[in-house]
Amino acid sequence: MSTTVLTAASGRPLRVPKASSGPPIELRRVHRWFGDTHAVNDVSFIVEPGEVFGYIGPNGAGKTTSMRILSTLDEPSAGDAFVDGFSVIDDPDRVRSRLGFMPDYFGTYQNVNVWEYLDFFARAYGLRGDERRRAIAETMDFTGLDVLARKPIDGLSKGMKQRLCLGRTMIHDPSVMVLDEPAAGLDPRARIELREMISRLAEAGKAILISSHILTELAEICDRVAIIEHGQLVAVGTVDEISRCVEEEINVRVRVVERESTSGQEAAATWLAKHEHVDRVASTKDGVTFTVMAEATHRDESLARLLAEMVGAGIAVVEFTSRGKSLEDVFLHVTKGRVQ
Ligand SMILES: Nc1ncnc2c1ncn2[C@@H]1O[C@H](COP(=O)(O)OP(=O)(O)OP(=O)(O)O)[C@@H](O)[C@H]1O
Repeated sequence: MSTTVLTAASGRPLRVPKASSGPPIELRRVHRWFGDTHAVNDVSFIVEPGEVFGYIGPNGAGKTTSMRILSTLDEPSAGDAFVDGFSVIDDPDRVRSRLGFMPDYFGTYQNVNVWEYLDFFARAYGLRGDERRRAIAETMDFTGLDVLARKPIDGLSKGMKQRLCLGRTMIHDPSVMVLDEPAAGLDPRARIELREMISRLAEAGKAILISSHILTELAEICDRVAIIEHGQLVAVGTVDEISRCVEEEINVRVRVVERESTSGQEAAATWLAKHEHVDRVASTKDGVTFTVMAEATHRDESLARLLAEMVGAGIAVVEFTSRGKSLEDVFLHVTKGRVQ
């Protein structure tokens, strides 16, 4: 367990996560059936302390169901999940005290302000007296909500509501945080701020499981990702490791200097058509277009080598543009876009 001290936006130290007796998060061969729907099919993974673990999948893949099981809101049909070594089936109370769950929907209450909302959840988690007041103050400080303490939550912006929801999730200082689509609907600035808060929580040693459709956002904050489809994990690893398994087809367009005597473009197209790694060469009014096959993680090196070869062959390249795979493309490639 990390002993890093969680610091608030103001730099003030927050409380240190409690000692654990097992990995913060473990799903062990979890299954969940809803009638004929096998919503979660034999899912296993471990998240270490201080790790941000991204959970990626198309709609209906089984993300929320597995997160709900881990958070003791649902039970597995088979298998088990553990928080700090405690089983969600045998020890749900211990799991709840160690885990914060941020649902994808933020329910609002009328006539409740920020402070009262956090106070309510602090009481629900059994925090009393000074401990409760300190937890609320630290949470408001961490999320930057201290200036809005008396504001009714109905009047908060979407970004501020997400901060409040994150605050409620961390109010009891859990060692595990499960965040279901926390970045959904946020503007770019609010997303960056959320990302920074998640990074700080991970630096403090919390294990964070986070689902999202905003894959590029996850790529930047996640240490590892799991891709789930049709209830089954189809890939687990760092974004780089997953991308490496995917050979990508890069679309390239080049423009060359037209010479008086001969068409530079035609010469380039002829040269490219003979290249072993190049396919689908076409001469268009905007230049020569073609595709190159390359390992997703070595795309830049492959393109640079091809460009150097072209120049070396006497082709006067003035423009070389490419479009390769983003994390979204890798995701679509791995999942093939199937849903259930
Ligand atoms: N209570 C339920 N009763 C019946 N079917 C359910 C129930 N909850 C989930 N399902 C089904 O289980 C499958 C997985 O749903 P789940 O909500 O876990 O997917 P998800 O990956 O979180 O999707 P999304 O990104 O759309 O939230 C879907 O086919 C869904 O319809």
